[in-house]
Amino acid sequence: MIRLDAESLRLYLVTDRALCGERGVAETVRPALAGGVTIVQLRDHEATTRELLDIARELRDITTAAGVPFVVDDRLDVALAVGADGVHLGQSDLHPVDARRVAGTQLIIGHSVSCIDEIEAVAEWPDGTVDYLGIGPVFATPTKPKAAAPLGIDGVREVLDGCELPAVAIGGIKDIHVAPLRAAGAAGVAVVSAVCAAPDPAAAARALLAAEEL
Ligand SMILES: Cc1ncc(COP(=O)(O)OP(=O)(O)O)c(N)n1
Ligand SMILES: Cc1ncsc1CCOP(=O)(O)O
Ligand SMILES: [Mg+2]
Repeated sequence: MIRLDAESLRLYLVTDRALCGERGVAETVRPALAGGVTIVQLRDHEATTRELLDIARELRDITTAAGVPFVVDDRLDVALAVGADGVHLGQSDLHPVDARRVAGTQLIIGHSVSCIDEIEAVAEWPDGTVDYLGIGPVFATPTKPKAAAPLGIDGVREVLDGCELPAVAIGGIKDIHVAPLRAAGAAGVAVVSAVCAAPDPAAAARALLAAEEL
């Protein structure tokens, strides 16, 4: 099982089967990893559980070969079944405290926050419940139309002020947002369409990493 380290959150790829198109999820993730993606999440709200297990096993093998952590969105059962490195849990998913109880200390647990109240709640939980935060949406995005109100970059700075957990910013993120978001306190950025819908996922990943320096 791969643990999270300081570099793992720099460029977080969240998959979307529809946006990957005919290329497919695995053949999007493979070049994205070659381009420098540092962590991969399988997110598919349309798949049946059996379909999810199949693609999760494929991505687990691809990410293990690349030496980067593999996380499953929402589904602790699927994450444990396939030997994923982590699970990402939102505000209406299995509670992270319960997930930690079931999963033990080794599994990476990520949690979504979109406001100060939600980040303050995390601080009340036992130490080690959550390994990282996903903060957003930064901008409104068609990839998740029913998301909370967009924070903007200033909102990300305010919510992360004083937060000791590493956080990735998510929602409508393009190259030009990477450096300002890191300056606002994010350890990295999480993207769906910027890589999944790109004609060349490797080039898209390289451009997002290069944008850290802009
Ligand atoms: C890295 C990361 N951050 C936030 C989310 C959003 O999770 P959630 O709030 O559970 O919403 P869904 O993705 O399930 O629609 C995420 N998946 N990854
Ligand atoms: C899963 C998720 N959570 C908040 S916004 C979002 C979708 C981000 O997608 P994109 O990078 O295409 O805007
Ligand atoms: Mg969720």
